[in-house]
Amino acid sequence: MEHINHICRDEGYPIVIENSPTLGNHALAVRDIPQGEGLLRAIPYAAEVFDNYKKRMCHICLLYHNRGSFMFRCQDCDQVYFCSEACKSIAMDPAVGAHAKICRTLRKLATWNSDRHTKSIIKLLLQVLMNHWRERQGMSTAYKSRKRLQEMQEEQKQQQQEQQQMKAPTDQETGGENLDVAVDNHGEDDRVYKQLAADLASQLDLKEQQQQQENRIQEPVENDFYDVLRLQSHFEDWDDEDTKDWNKQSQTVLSLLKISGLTEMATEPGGELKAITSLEVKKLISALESNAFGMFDRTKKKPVCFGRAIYPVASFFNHSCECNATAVQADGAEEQISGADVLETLDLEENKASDSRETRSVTDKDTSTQDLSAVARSDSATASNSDSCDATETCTTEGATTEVTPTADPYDSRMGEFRMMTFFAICDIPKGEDITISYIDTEMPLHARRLALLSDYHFHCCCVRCSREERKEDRSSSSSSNSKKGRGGKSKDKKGSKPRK
Ligand SMILES: C[S@@+](CC[C@H](N)C(=O)[O-])C[C@H]1O[C@@H](n2cnc3c(N)ncnc32)[C@H](O)[C@@H]1O
Repeated sequence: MEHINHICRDEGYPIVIENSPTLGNHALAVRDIPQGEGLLRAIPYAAEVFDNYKKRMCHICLLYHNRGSFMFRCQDCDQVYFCSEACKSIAMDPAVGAHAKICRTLRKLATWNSDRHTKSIIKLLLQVLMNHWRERQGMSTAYKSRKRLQEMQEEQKQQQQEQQQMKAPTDQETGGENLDVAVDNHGEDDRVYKQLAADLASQLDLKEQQQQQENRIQEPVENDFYDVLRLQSHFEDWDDEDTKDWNKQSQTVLSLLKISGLTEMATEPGGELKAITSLEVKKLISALESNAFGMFDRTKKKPVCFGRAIYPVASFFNHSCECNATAVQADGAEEQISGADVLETLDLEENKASDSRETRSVTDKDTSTQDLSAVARSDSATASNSDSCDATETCTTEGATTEVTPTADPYDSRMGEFRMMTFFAICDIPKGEDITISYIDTEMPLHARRLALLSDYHFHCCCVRCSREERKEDRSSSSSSNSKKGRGGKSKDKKGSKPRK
């Protein structure tokens, strides 16, 4: 975790990631953190869009088009689309994006007859191994390339403005004895006034920035391939059907990787390159399956899952049913989300939840917790939203696709770029405390929560809340059995308090 913590310390994040024999990888507060403070910002290491949404997501900056399709694309494979010429140029540059390396494999995968889940996981694996290869070549990440390009464009714009200003004729050059001079003099007053106003505005800006700095989280943590290798894989927990399926697919996966020359990996930085085995393919696939987050279009009535992204650092947060943090994925709905916005949303949802608690059921989970925290793990996404979006989105929106001309900016701003995920403290967190998020709908009762965590995340939850509620259940069941005993009844088993696998 050395490099993640290095970034955390350098960027002034209030947390670090540690590894312990009991908790595995987990996030820890390095100082007292007040409620609402930003904890960490992350961007995906790899992201893949489902085939039927491929025209709507920019392959480089992950911008999603909720109204139509992007027109920039790779004409060779027709599998990757871009929001702009800039993003396309990054992907197509052999020294930067190197899309050519996976172009043929993507074309082959597109015609491969397999279910959507399998295909999207393989695409994600391909992207992960491609990024591992790029790291070994010393290539910049898509995020850094995009940022650098933006900076260069800004510099160019500034230079052009400066050149224009230098070219503009001065009063002396134009003579200065005619009417224009008077106008120019007024212009000069105007300029002084504008300069004063700009100075004042920038002073105010500075003050605002200083204020924001207290609550600021800076650049996103960028992960590397070795962080992906640290993700928990539940390969041993696969059922017979999954094992049989992936045993069959792993050879195909290896042959697809071969087309792109991505059949090698190192298990530690600077380590020796080794041929990837089919066992390693299965372990990586399982790690991607259990750790990928869904990417959602939340402009629709019911959020639509259009792909998956892997944010290793975000996957190092453990779960608690009484969590102290939450994560928000930038999806373009909000330009800038603050801790206060998150707390406000939580309050609203809490009120809504208490109004409807009586009627809430397990099946509500996709529209409650996940909407509330605006983040969803793909396990739940695959189980619900992603399947339904296949049917509804393809026939409704895909059919009515509106294309955006290459010259037009498809969005008013570049909101939602890189699907930045930001973690916020939802209560005061003392130094040294574990930082946890919730993987599930915490409105569910104890038994349902434990069942969901066991089936989707393979662990029996013993968080403070589960333990407290379990004790309460134990007390009430023992008091009811005592009273029954008193009346001559038989003692009952504590059935159902601990779900078994
Ligand atoms: C997304 S990972 C979290 C990071 C993980 N601890 C690691 O070592 O990488 C999810 C996995 O962590 C473990 N985990 C998370 N929260 C837990 C908890 N409250 N109790 C026990 N295990 C937990 C489970 O094995 C779960 O499948």
